Amino acid sequence: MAQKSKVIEYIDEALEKSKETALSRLLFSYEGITYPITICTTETFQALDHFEARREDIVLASYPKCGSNWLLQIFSEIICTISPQKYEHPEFPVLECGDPEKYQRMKQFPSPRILATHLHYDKLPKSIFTNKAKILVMFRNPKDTATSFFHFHNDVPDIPSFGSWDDFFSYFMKGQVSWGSYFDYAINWNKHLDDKNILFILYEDLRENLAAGVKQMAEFFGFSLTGEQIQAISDRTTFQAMRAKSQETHGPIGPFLFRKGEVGDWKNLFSETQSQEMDEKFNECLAGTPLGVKLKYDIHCKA
Ligand SMILES: Nc1ncnc2c1ncn2[C@@H]1O[C@H](COP(=O)(O)OS(=O)(=O)O)[C@@H](OP(=O)(O)O)[C@H]1O
Repeated sequence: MAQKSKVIEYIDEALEKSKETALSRLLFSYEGITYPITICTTETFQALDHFEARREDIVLASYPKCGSNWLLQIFSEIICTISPQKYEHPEFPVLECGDPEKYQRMKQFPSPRILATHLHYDKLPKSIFTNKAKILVMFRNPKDTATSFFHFHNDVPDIPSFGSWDDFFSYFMKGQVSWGSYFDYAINWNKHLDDKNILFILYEDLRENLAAGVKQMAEFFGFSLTGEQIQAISDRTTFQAMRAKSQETHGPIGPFLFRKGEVGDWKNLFSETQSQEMDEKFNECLAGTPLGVKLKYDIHCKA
């Protein structure tokens, strides 16, 4: 094989360095996980250690791009249905984002509070477990998750880009993206699949039968809904319904956040080699585990 010239070596090195710099403008590390500098701070993480969860809290956990905003809307609708008041998120709904004083303010909020989080299992505030709050965890197949993640960084004008899809793919595989590695996240939660206070659901299942998912999730948190109510909530939380209102609910970022909502969009981005690389990583980390089986990786991810 021909040797790389010094000039090419130099350019390669410079390009690598510029990527590192771009990365350090996007992410910072806290206790071994990378987070976006735009919405997370060390001070807030430190304050989060003292957050007092309540048994009635509704904890909605998901890795980024697995449908967190979808769950938030479904639960806002559920609460509006069972109580006369409209549910407004009184703070930025992601638990670990915002200013450090938010946890003090949250003490005043009535139950049930909806807490969305992208934190890995072992980074959640301890009071969630000691006070026995219930946790819903939503997973999405990693290929569509990476695809959605890439588009978000690439398409939204004010969100910094990680570079090309190939660049993003390699950062994703190394876990150098916001909230760290998808695979570490999944391995961590996988150990708790059978915990009594945790319900696992799949984006793909919800996509297939939203009403069944709404019923299952509501029941898990102890909310009793009629068939009609379940249908009305499902109608208001389809992808089409949420995308149509996205500018109103999320401002200019809305249409990017509610982009396509499809299963299998990864096929428009992944090369065969990337697809195989992710299959290998998936097998290495999750094949044969309860979550690996549940994720239906074979059904949704093989071309
Ligand atoms: N109602 C509904 N039905 C189906 N899919 C939906 C729905 N709402 C959100 N989505 C899709 O979820 C993806 C965004 O995930 P998150 O909300 O977790 O994003 S974020 O991490 O909070 O930024 C993003 O996926 P992609 O469209 O593939 O990019 C959204 O479109």
